[in-house]
Amino acid sequence: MKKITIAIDGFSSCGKSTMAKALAKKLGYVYIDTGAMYRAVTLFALRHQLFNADGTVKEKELKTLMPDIHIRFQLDPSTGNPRTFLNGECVEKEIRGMEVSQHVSPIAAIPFVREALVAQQQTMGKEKGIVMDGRDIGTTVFPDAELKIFVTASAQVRAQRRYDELKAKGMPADFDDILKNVQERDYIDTHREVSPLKKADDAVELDNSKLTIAEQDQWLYKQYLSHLPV
Ligand SMILES: Nc1ncnc2c1ncn2[C@@H]1O[C@H](COP(=O)(O)OP(=O)(O)O)[C@@H](O)[C@H]1O
Ligand SMILES: Nc1ccn([C@@H]2O[C@H](COP(=O)(O)OP(=O)(O)O)[C@@H](O)[C@H]2O)c(=O)n1
Repeated sequence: MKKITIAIDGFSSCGKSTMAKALAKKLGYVYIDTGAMYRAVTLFALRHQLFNADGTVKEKELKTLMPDIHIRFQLDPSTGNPRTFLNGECVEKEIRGMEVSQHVSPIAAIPFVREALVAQQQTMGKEKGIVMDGRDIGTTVFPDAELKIFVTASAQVRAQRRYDELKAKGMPADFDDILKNVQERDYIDTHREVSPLKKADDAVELDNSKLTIAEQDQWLYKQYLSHLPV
């Protein structure tokens, strides 16, 4: 079967990585969570005190340190899911917490950060057989992807999903903080100058507010089958 490129974009916490991961497993494709890469750069910036008190980024310093940031993914043999490594350290848990969520969108709006990460993502996907999720995969990273999905759900539903997830992992979570963060990130992600979050003209839109995970997996698999090249 000819391998294709699958791009899954959309708003924060709507289930992109859940559906992308499941499809990649089913097809034997590589799965790449590009949000984890922006989160890893953010964790690095937090650890190196590269944020000003007003939340803006010390861009000059970050630019100098960018060559020192090495991100890779490695499969966790017990779950089969990828874990994110920053300079050799597994940071999967640290990058999912609220502190990183609250600082990631300004980092992701910086042109030189996007340039570096997009180049790495394009290299990761050059053999096809990849499912990649993020904000700009169908518009910028792989504009020629055979299948593009754009996922939406109401902010309330998304915040509830993220709240339930953090609670289940035993991590601190406050619903109102999460809702505010989801809304703030949506705003910054859709309004930034470089590669703002927007539906690619040829993407298929899915509002999964009322779908179960099993239903959305089925829907996505059908989309895959109907987008295979003849
Ligand atoms: N259709 C769904 N119904 C309920 N919960 C969902 C659904 N899809 C995903 N989730 C849950 O929502 C949370 C956020 O999903 P995730 O895939 O991490 O979103 P994203 O990658 O878009 O940020 C996860 O805990 C996931 O298990
Ligand atoms: N391709 C991407 C992926 C993420 N991002 C940024 O990284 C942040 C975190 O992405 P994520 O996918 O982990 O976010 P969640 O949807 O999991 O909350 C987003 O809010 C964006 O600011 C981006 O700009 N471009």
